[in-house]
Amino acid sequence: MTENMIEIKGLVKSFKDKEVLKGVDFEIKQSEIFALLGENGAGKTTTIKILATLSKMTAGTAIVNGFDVIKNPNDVRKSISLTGQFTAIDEILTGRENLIMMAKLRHLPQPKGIAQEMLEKFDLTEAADRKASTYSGGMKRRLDLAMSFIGEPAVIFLDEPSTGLDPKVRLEVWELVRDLNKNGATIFLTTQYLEEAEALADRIAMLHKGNLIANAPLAELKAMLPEAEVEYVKKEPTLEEIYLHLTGEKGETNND
Ligand SMILES: Nc1ncnc2c1ncn2[C@@H]1O[C@H](COP(=O)(O)OP(=O)(O)OP(=O)(O)O)[C@@H](O)[C@H]1O
Repeated sequence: MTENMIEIKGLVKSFKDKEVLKGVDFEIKQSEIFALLGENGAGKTTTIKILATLSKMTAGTAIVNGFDVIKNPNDVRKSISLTGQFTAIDEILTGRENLIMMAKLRHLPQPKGIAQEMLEKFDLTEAADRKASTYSGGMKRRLDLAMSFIGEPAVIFLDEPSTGLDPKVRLEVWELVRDLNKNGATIFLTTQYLEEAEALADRIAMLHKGNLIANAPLAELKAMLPEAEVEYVKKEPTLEEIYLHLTGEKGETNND
């Protein structure tokens, strides 16, 4: 039996007379990677904000880790971390200091030891004692993910985790997300990159004009469309494959 880590029922959110979410229902099981897709302005961030207790719904209910987001917001906050569009990094502090600060905020013993462990795990030891303002976009994202992982929250919200990253760093971020999930975290991901959802998610939902128009594993979504007729066309490499080939980085594609 798998327990639901997130349950949303009849979720409505309006900003004045604009109804952004029109009665959304879904459940996410423990240790699942769930991807919410939707065009710009579809309401993905709004959904995450409600689940993370940063915004109140107009109607409906939302339960995270068994806690109601309205009735038990503190318990919800202790169960989650949030990264992506809302980066938690303090740019004036070094990477190490950011990690120590997060461990202290989560009231963990030995924050310095935890910071060192995270710096190693997320490949940030060389830059550990430099201000985060000097980090590249990829390093900031790695630091942000490292901060999410501190205290091993039950649910990790990743709002567009690889937007603006180059293909190599995107693949690194995917590996780190898989690692977080292997450690038992339930992952709620929003993305505009369909291949990101395909690469990571156990279940994919699509938000369109305020309603969920799909919610299923990738294989079931693919089965919704008739199989394409076979066409004999040369498969051209994607730009991502060319980039990875030229930079000597190994990608997802297998040329064996
Ligand atoms: N505080 C607010 N006041 C008024 N309207 C808002 C507010 N926050 C969000 N909206 C509107 O709600 C809609 C959904 O926004 P949201 O940020 O959830 O979209 P999104 O799916 O995350 O899009 P994106 O991919 O662009 O981040 C948008 O039309 C946005 O303008």
